[in-house]
Amino acid sequence: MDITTEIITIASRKGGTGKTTTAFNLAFSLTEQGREVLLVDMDSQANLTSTIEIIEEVNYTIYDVITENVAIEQAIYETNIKDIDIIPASLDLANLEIEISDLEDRELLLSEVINDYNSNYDYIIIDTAPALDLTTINALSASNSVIATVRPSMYSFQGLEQLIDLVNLIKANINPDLDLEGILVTQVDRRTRVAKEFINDLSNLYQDKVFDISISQNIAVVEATIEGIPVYLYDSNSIAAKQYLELASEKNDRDILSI
Ligand SMILES: Nc1ncnc2c1ncn2[C@@H]1O[C@H](COP(=O)(O)OP(=O)(O)OP(=O)(O)O)[C@@H](O)[C@H]1O
Repeated sequence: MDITTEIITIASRKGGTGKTTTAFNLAFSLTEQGREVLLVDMDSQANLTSTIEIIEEVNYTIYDVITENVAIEQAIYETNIKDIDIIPASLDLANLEIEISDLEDRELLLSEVINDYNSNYDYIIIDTAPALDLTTINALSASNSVIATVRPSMYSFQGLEQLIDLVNLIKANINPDLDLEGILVTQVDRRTRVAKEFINDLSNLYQDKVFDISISQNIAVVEATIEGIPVYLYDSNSIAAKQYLELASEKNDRDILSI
């Protein structure tokens, strides 16, 4: 793997926390900074795959790459968004757990493929399922960094803690390069007390791991997703469009600080 490629997994134990939305919109924001991005859909729900328009015929998915030895290059497709390519998901990913019973091979599948891949991308962003299952373990084992997404709810802390425990376990045993890059709060309704208290509590617990920027609950996101485009291309003046651009800037600032 080219060491200039950063591999980011977007993860959360809970469903509907904005993983797919963040993978897509962060990818777009990074292309706005002149970067090239490969999205990898590791979620068997395949929401990212069905949201973004793939402009070539799809013959292979990430499932074929990790289980059938299909070359990764054969599963990379251009999308209608400039400088974003994708490796699509397949519903078969849901069977991964059953099909690979050999424990020793479990975490190695995607990381082996990615390690051997001579990437020209600046970023590979992996969208994962709302579970700490084999697909997520694969993604984390192959990544440099994790962005955890959460929604403001008192039930979010437990899932976040479980994800962080898994990240630490994988860092200690499988992939020393892995770091929790940041926690991103999404779908924030700023009128509510619960949102303010949640962000406060989260910041007290995880301090600078929490991104300064959080993403507001914004109808433009929903409408953009229906159109299959990043929120910035749907409405560049929307609050979420600006916040996702800001997320990429904050990520850059953090990367510079950690060098
Ligand atoms: N900032 C936002 N404002 C309004 N709606 C949003 C926002 N972010 C995400 N959504 C909507 O919330 C729903 C869940 O978002 P998304 O699919 O990104 O979450 P997810 O974590 O990937 O879900 P899953 O856990 O099922 O994979 C989608 O309908 C999406 O359009």
